[in-house]
Parts: sequence; structure tokens; C-alpha cells
Amino acid sequence: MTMVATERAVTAGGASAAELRAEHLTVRFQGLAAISDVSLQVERHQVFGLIGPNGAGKTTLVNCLTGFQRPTEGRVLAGRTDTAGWSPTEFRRNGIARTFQAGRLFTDMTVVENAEVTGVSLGLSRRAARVQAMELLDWIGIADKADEHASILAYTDQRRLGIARALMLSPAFILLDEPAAGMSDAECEDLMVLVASIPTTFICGVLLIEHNMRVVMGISDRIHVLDGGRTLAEGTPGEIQRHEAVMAAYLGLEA
Ligand SMILES: Nc1ncnc2c1ncn2[C@@H]1O[C@H](COP(=O)(O)OP(=O)(O)OP(=O)(O)O)[C@@H](O)[C@H]1O
Repeated sequence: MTMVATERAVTAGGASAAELRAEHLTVRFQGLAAISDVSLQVERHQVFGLIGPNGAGKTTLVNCLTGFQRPTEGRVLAGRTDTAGWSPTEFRRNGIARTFQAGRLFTDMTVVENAEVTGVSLGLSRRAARVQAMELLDWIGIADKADEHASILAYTDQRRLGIARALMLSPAFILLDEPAAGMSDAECEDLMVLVASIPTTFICGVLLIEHNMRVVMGISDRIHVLDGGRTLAEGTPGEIQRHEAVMAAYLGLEA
């Protein structure tokens, strides 16, 4: 896999930023702040956990970091480059990939075509895209379903395919919005072993939104906690677990 990852890094070209940074981001919807003055930095060798109760602003923040939402205030930097005005496609071309809570798959295509089409749209030949797509399906454990229609995939496999697709063309960062939602404990454990390996296998930083505290504490290098759109805390898993305000925000959620 290391050799394959290196080859991809060469083809990816633009995916070279060492960090993805949010600086003082605020997003208001009709005057209501979904996030307020949030700053964080994801590094390329890290799994960076983003947690917070429902409605805390996690998806809004990820939308800003991938071009799906323009911040009302603040800015997003890819390395030293200000991303102001970039479309989602420009984020993708510059090595910032994401998955969605709902799969957003092409249901009239096969599983492998779903991954392949991302590679082709970003400039790979069909053949090269097929090779990468198959490698990624194999890595994430659904290669045996490559020729099935995406529409008949189990929900949990749709989520796996979403990750494989986002990893096409070796992004520098991948933002995963609740990748294990709906999975059993065993499936979740298996997926998280893979997610934890992404920084070293693909030289790709991971921002992980995940509600399962055990998982997020287990694989994150750093964790940022949002509550009501504001930063409540940031630190190592150990620091977050000892943080009184964080534990108070979660009281009852993990019972
Ligand atoms: N397009 C929008 N228009 C208006 N309000 C929005 C919009 N998107 C999000 N919000 C509001 O912004 C706040 C933050 O929502 P967001 O989805 O970012 O939270 P979240 O932490 O991802 O929640 P969850 O864990 O439930 O997915 C919520 O109050 C939500 O209702």
C-alpha cells in the first residue's frame, strides 16, 4: 500500500498543504450563529476529532472547510493559501476531500464506477481510475461488491464507498462526517482501525466527526469540542476526558 500511496501522491499534484486551518470562522443563518469565532488546525499526520452535541455546528464547520458554505466571517487556509472564493470542486482539486452524512452516491452506477468517476472527473484516465478505485475498494473491504449497483448496497457499505471515493487521487485531507453512523459495534471497530491508518497509509490528515466517544477518544490525536457553535475545548483525548465543561455538555448523551 505504501508504494501505491506514493504513486498517488505524485498524481495528486496540488495535494501538498501541510495543514488545513479555520481562522475565526463565524457562520450566521438569518442572523442566527451556527458557528461563532471558531479556529482550529488539522495537520496532515493527524486524526483530528470534532465532537459536540446535536446542533453544535460540526457539519457547518466541515461545510466551510470544503467550500460548501461561505463563512460570514473568518477564513479557511490550505497551507498558506487563502481559499476565499473556492468552489467545492476547487477544494477537491486542491486535495481537500469529504464524505457526507447521506451517501450522495450515483445509484445508477456500479460500486467501482462510483469511485472511478471521481478519479476521471479530476483528470485520471479511465484505466488509471479503475486501478485506484479497485485498490481502495479492496482496502476498505468491499472489493467483492465492485460490480454491484450502488443502489443495492447496504447502508454501511454505502458509507464505506463514500470514504473510498473521497480517497481517490490521494487527498491531503479527508473530512469524515459520522462515517460509522448505523454500524454495529464490530463494524465500527473495523472501520475505525482503517480510519486511524489513513494518515500513514495515504499521507492524509483526517478530520473526524463522530458521536461515539469511545471511538473518537480511541483514535484521535487531538479533539476539538463545539457546543452551541462555540469552541468549548481542544486538547488530547486525555485532556478532553478530564475537561469538566465537556463532560457536563455530554452528560446524559453517553449514558
Ligand atoms: N442551511 C441552514 N439554514 C439555517 N440553519 C442552519 C442551516 N444549517 C445548519 N443550521 C443550523 O445551524 C446549527 C448547527 O447545525 P449543524 O448541522 O452544523 O450542527 P451539527 O453539530 O453538525 O449537528 P448534528 O450532530 O445534529 O449533525 C443548528 O442550529 C442548525 O439548525
